[in-house]
Amino acid sequence: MAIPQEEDKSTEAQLEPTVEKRNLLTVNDVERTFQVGGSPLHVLKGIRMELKESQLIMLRGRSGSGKTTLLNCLGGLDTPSKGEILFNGSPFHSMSDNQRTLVRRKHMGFIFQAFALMPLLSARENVELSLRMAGIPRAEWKDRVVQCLELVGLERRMNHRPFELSGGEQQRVAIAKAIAHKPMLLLADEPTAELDSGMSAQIMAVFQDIIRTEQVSICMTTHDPTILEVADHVYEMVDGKFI
Ligand SMILES: Nc1ncnc2c1ncn2[C@@H]1O[C@H](COP(=O)(O)OP(=O)(O)OP(=O)(O)O)[C@@H](O)[C@H]1O
Repeated sequence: MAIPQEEDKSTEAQLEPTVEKRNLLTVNDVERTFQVGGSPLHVLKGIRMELKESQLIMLRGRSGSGKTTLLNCLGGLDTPSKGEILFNGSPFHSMSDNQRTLVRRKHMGFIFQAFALMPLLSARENVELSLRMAGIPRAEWKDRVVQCLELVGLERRMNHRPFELSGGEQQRVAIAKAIAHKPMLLLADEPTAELDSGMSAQIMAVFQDIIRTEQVSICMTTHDPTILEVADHVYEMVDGKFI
């Protein structure tokens, strides 16, 4: 008679397929210095970080610590004074402005104040605009707009303009707009600022959902300690450095 064996958990774990995730962003020793009134202001002081596919990372730090400056460099809206940023394996930091703009339009999505919703356009038209900007053929717009607004739970608000939506709903339209062209990377500057804790939780749930369904990676800044637990990694920033 066979003697019952205790289940070998270690062997079972070894059989689980471990798929190594690729680095989407690699940041090496990035510095950013501004000239202010003739003297240098060192805002980023040697940043090293990485973001893998389908990961959510957060940059947390006090006001003025350099979070937005770093996010601007990651999105190619600004360039580092020193160091390198590799995006999808290519040297993003040394590309020409035109090359960077092309990469940004095709592969990145932004939830920044400066890329906010157009006030006179409906939710549907706002999302359509980003497909137009990314050069997606018009024939594909309708389905993709519906799909993105469904993803953020706003299919019943498609024809509302921003002022006819709540703050949380507007932020969800901004997410739909930012992911419409299927970017690899979504950069979000304080996406839950101005929202109450319930709405912030909803936005984070949408982020987790799109990471799963759209295979996007997200890097966001936050001041909010209540949402940190959903991050794969939190980088704490103090005075231009990670601690
Ligand atoms: N273009 C610029 N020229 C000069 N100084 C700048 C420039 N951009 C940012 N700074 C300075 O860099 C520092 C960091 O600013 P940054 O906006 O990155 O901080 P932050 O951590 O995002 O702050 P907040 O949480 O308030 O948005 C600030 O002292 C700011 O004044």
